[in-house]
Formats: sequence, C-alpha cells, structure tokens
Amino acid sequence: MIAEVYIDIPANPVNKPFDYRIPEGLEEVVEPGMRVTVPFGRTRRLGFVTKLKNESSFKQLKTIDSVEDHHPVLTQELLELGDWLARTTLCTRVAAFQAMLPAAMKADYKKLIEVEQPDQLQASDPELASFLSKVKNPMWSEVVKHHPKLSNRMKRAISQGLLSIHQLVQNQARAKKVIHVSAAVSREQLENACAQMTARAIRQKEVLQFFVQQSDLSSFQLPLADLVNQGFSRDAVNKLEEKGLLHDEQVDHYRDPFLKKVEKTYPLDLTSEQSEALTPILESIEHEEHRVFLCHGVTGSGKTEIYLQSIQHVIAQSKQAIVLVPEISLTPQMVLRFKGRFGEQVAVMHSGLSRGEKYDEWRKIREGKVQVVVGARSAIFAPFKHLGLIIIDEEHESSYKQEDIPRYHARDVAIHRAKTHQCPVVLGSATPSLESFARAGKHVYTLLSLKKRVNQRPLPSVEIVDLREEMREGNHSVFSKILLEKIRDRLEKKEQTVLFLNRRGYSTFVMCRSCGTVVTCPHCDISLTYHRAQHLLKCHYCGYEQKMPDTCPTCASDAMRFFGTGTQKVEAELNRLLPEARVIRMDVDTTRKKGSHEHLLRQFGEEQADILLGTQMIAKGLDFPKVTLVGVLAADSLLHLPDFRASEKTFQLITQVSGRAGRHALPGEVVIQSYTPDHYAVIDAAHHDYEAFYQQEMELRHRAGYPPFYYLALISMTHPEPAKVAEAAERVASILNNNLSQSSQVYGPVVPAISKINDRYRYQCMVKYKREPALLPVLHKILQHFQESGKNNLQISIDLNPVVLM
Ligand SMILES: Nc1ncnc2c1ncn2[C@@H]1O[C@H](COP(=O)(O)OP(=O)(O)OP(=O)(O)O)[C@@H](O)[C@H]1O
Ligand SMILES: [Zn+2]
Ligand SMILES: [Zn+2]
Repeated sequence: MIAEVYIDIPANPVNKPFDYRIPEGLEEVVEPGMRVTVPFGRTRRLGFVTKLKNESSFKQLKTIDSVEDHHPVLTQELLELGDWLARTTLCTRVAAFQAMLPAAMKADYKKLIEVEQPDQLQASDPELASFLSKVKNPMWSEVVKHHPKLSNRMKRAISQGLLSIHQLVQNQARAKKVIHVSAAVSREQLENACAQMTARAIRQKEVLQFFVQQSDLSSFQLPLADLVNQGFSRDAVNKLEEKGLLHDEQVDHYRDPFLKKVEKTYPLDLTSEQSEALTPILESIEHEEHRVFLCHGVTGSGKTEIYLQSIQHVIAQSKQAIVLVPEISLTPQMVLRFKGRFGEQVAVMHSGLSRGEKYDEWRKIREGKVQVVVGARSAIFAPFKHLGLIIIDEEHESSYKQEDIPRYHARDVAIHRAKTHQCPVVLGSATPSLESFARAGKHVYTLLSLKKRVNQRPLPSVEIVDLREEMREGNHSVFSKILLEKIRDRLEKKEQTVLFLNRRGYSTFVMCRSCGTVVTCPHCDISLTYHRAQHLLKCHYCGYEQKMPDTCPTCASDAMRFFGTGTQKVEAELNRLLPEARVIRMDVDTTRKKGSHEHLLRQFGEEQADILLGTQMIAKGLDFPKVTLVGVLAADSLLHLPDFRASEKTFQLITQVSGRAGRHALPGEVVIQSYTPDHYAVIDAAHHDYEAFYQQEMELRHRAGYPPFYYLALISMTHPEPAKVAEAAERVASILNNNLSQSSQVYGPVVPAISKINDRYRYQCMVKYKREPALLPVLHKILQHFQESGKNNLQISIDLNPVVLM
C-alpha cells in the first residue's frame, strides 16, 4: 500500500503529494487525514496522509516511519476543504491543513546532536568531545543557547563528518490524564473484605467504608487526587488495588476553562418578528436544505435568542452547530448565554485559551462530546461530522478575514461547508456588510429583518456635537459641554456611562511645535506612539521602542508635545474634571493579562464603577441594564484612513456603540462628537438608518468601482532595497496586464500608505475585476515564479478580497 503525503513545509516547491510506502503492520492503521512521520531529504518531517493507493509511478519509495494519530485528525470533508482553501486563497495545502487544527498539533522539530566519530572528535576538539559526552541527548538549540561559542565548533565538526544532527519530530499535543479509582467488586464483597481485615489495617478500612457508603457504587469513580485530598491514604488505596478490591484507570481529563456553575436558561417566548425570522431557518434545518440567511436586526432586537432556538432544533436532530463570534465580543457574558442554554454540550474556542485548553476543546468536538462550538474565526474548521447549522454573528466584522496565510474569510468557508452538509448559514448583524446586504437584495441570501428592539424598548436618542464649534467657543477638552453635563447627570442618578474612543488614528504621536518634526520609527514609515506608563515611544508595527526625547532631534528645541488623544489621556482628563467618578479603562494595555478583560467587565457589571472608558473592545456585545449614556468621543477618527471601507466602518462602529445604551428598563441616550458632523456615515448612524446609508454608500462604490460591484485582488511585495522591489512590482504589473482580460483593470505598482515596515520597502499592485477566469492561474504563476527565485529576498503575498488595503 502507498500513501500520498503532504510534507508540513508550507512552501510552494513541496506543495504536492509525495508517495510513501506503508510498512507492514501499519497497513491496517494508516488512513487519510492522519499525520505520519516520514523521512524527507536528510531529515524527518511530519506529513498529512491525503490518499491511499495501490501503485505509484515512482520506483524507489521511502517508507513511513510512524503514525502519529489513532484517528484521522482531518475528516474527508476537511481534507477536501483544504484543497478548496488552497486553490481559492492561493496557499499551500499544508498551510490550509494547519489552519484547521489547533496549534498544539503542530510538530515540534528538535535537533539532536550525535557523535559519529568519537575518537576523531576527541583528537580534533577534546573540549567539545568531553562536553558532549557529559550531556544526555544534547539538543542543538539547548547547547547553542547556553554555550553560544560552541556553535561554530560543532558546525565545523559536522562538516568533517564527526558529528551529525538528527531531526526529532515531537507531537506537542498531549491529552492530560488523571487516575480515577472505582470499586472492582460488588458492595457485598467489599463489606466482607472489610469485616475480615485486622484492626491494624485501619487506613484500608476507612477507604473501603467510604466506597461501601456510595449509593451508586457500580458507576461510582473519583480522581485519586480527590481521595487523597479528603484525607484517605494513598498507600491504603494501592494495597486495596493489589488485593483486587479497587480498580484504577487513566481517564482523559479535559481542561475546562469555564468550570464555574452556569445557571440554566430556557427558551423565551418569541416576539412576532423573532418567530417570523426563526420559521424559515427551522424549515431549512428540517429539510436539510442549504440556504444563507442574512438576519438584519437592530441592536437589542433579540438575534441571539433566534440563534439559540435554531441550535436547539439542530441538537434535537442529533446534529451539530458552529457559532462564530468576533474575538473581541467573545466575552464571558456571551459564552454564558450559550452555556446557560446548552450546558456541557458547548465547546468554546478563542485565543485567550492556553494551547492545552484549545486542544482539549477541539478533542471534545472531534470525539462527539459536544454538539455546539462557540468560537472566533478559526472555529469554522470545527471537525463536526454532521453539521446542521452555522451562525456568524456580527457578520460584517473584518476580523473574520484572516490577514495571514491562509487569507480566508470565515464567511466563505462557512458557506462552502454548509453546501457540503446541506445545512443553513445564518449571518447576523445590526449593520450588515455591503457585500452581504447586496446579495440579499439580489435574493442570493434570504433577508430576515428585525426592526424593533425586544419589548418595544426604544432605540436610544442620539445627539451629534460639532467639535469644531466647541473649539471655536474655546473648549479644548476632549469632552464637549453637553457630554460632560450628561455624564455629571448620570453620576448623580447613579446610572452608568460608556465612553468610546477609537484606538486607531487617534493614538498619541509626538511632534515638535517649532519645526513640525514628528518622531517616526527608524524601521517603518510610521509615527511612534507615546506610552505614558513607561514614558516610552513605541512603534505599533514592529515593536521598536525608544525613550521619549527631551529635545527635538531635528532642531533641538524643547517644544516636543503630544498630539492626539489616547485612552490614557482621556482617563487623566476624566480624573481632573470629575474626580468623584470611578472609571474603568479597557484597552490593550489594561487587558493584557489573562482574565483581566472578564474581570474589568464584571466590576462594571457589579456597578463598582460609573464610567467604562474603552476602545473597540467595548463596542460590541455588552449588555448592562444601568448603562443609559454612551459617548463617542471622536466619531470620525476612522473616516480619514486610506481605505474605501472607511465610511462603512464608521457607520458600523457608531451604530454598535450606540446600541449599548438603554437596552433594558431605563431609556438610553447617545452623544456623538465629531469634526465632520455632516458626513452621511455619522448622520445616518445617528438616525439608526441603515438603508439610507446603504443607498448612498452603494452609489459611491459604484462610481469608484469598488466592492461589492467589483472584486479586488491585492498583490504586495517587500524587499530591503527600494529599487529591487520596484523592479519586481513592474514585472508583476506587466504579467497581469498581459494575461488578464480587457474587462479587468490593473492598478499600480504603487507605494502604499505605509511605505516601509521592519526595514522592508513595500509596493503593491491591485486588480479590479468582475469575472476573470484567468486570475487564479496567473496569480498562481506569479507566486511560483517569485517564490522559486526567492533567493533574492523578495517577499510576495497575494490577498483576494482584502479587507486591509494599507
Ligand atoms: N423574546 C424575548 N422576550 C424577552 N426578552 C428577550 C427576548 N428575546 C431577547 N430578549 C432579551 O433582549 C435583550 C437583547 O437581546 P439580544 O442581546 O439577543 O439582542 P441582539 O439583537 O443580539 O443585540 P446586539 O446586536 O446588540 O448584540 C437580551 O437581554 C435578551 O435576553
Ligand atoms: Zn524641531
Ligand atoms: Zn517600526
């Protein structure tokens, strides 16, 4: 038997299956979707078996070393999905497979040093020889780390054939096992044994009595550690096992990040709008019919309840459901809503989990121990075998697009998988992406509308404040008079306020007031950001940091000043203006520690603070009854980004943030501060008017030839030398021009808004197209051409339907 194996090196030249012979004894074991270790070149690598066959066109085949998995880690469906992903996002097959598996399953390659010629080594480098003889299993990385001076001497010895390096492949994924103890015989037999024991065996008697007392003895078991913690003797347990009275076994332990008791919730009586939306979804589940629903519901309209009741239906059919939620709204609050309804049947996957925890959640899915997964983007690859429903909440969120290889969009993957499984997809949002709403307009998706909040609660009233006018009137604070007044009012009424500041565009940069010099990163074409806590300037792209200069590096004046507004600065100003207010600040700096996000939100929920001040991470999903005021400090900070989606993002953000106010009994108010109060994105958001925004934005996109009227492909190149990258970009542009049809347009090469990152110069080409069958093949050729001649240090990346254009 022969296996086709993809080697886990994500590079184009090896992006093809290699044939390996399956050794006797493994023929019954190896299946497609399993990982194997194989000899490859002079090393050993992990690989994925994709196919079995009887014959190979190659004569001399190497043999598989070992099999890593008991069961395939990739189902047949996921293997095919990998193929599709590789084709449509232009990545290697192995990169696609790796994206589908938890990180813990990546192989860990270790280099073991072996002495081949001990005598000769002793003669030529006695010091090295004696060092290596003392270390058991010397690992290259360890030796080099602790004795950097040895690395050159080892290299020399290797070239002389005195030493060799052996590649070890280690599987990092390990299930945690715990020992459980149970009775090995009947209650009667235990009682008899107990009666016959001598008085001196008191410790053993205690253990036996404990077991005899258990009412459900035949199924009773508990971790040995728990027994010992309760004061029983480990030694006594061992003796009883030797006597055949007790029994122990290794049980898989699942690290459960949500161990807390969850209060059970029950289905709510639906509003008429909710039932109207739910009915067609249930029909589609019932009839095993693939359809895509776009559930457009204003904030607080009860979309989540629709998701919950759809899932319930799926579980009743013994099928499974995937729920995607953007990483930043995957809060404990959100998770509890699903765990509350479905309890143990829910697995959760997000980046806050440790590697081990992620692996355990993944195993629960694969082993059929759960029916539902709630997770961020990559949960779309959950290895369920009988998918009955995929839900994507906040479907407009750009984080559903992966920026790294493979550059997939979770929505596309969802629709692809749902077609395979013949099940529905529900896309939900208060502010659908233009792409999705346009598809609903063309009846490609089925539109479900929820226009009212649950229980007739009104949407909050919104006021726009013109910040230019405030300036003219001499108010230089980040708070307009009216917003400050309203915050004071809430403090008096003991109600809560949420203040939102967009992180991007308004970070603090440092400028010289006398000559205009802005301090920029020496490696990237971008201004450095001031971090007050450490008094440092940092680059948000490459991590470079330097001390805040006392004088201007250009003119030496001491007029260096901070510009822009960060959350820290707003917090300081709040403390000055409203010293009595208790403020919680949530941004990347205060939420870095694991669990701190949850902790801060809980504090706010328990009303230990009056004001929650934060960035993007507070825009979504928060549902606190006492919040009656939301302030958007600078609504247009996103508008000026060089991105054709700037208006759409602004509209979405204002709508989402406003939606946090007045969701319960108390009515809500929103104040939007803006330098461009006349912009349609600001006005339409203030009026809760999605349709008006949609119409106007579609018209602009149509005129400019942007999505959803055209598709985009972005080809980016980088090189340490500007001339080299310019030359390559010219080549790419001409290949595109020569091979694509007339109806497609090629733009560039151009230098993007950020022209240098990490000492590498950047160039881009862009293709706009409607239907272009030649595109994928041409792009594929371009990738191959430049990657195979990759020695010259050029990096090229291709992003189809990019969400970030900078
Ligand atoms: N049928 C119902 N009867 C009573 N309360 C409901 C009903 N449906 C939902 N709710 C409650 O209304 C509130 C808002 O619902 P939910 O959070 O599901 O809205 P949403 O549309 O998901 O909002 P957002 O998009 O702002 O997150 C929740 O507290 C929820 O428990
Ligand atoms: Zn200066
Ligand atoms: Zn930098």
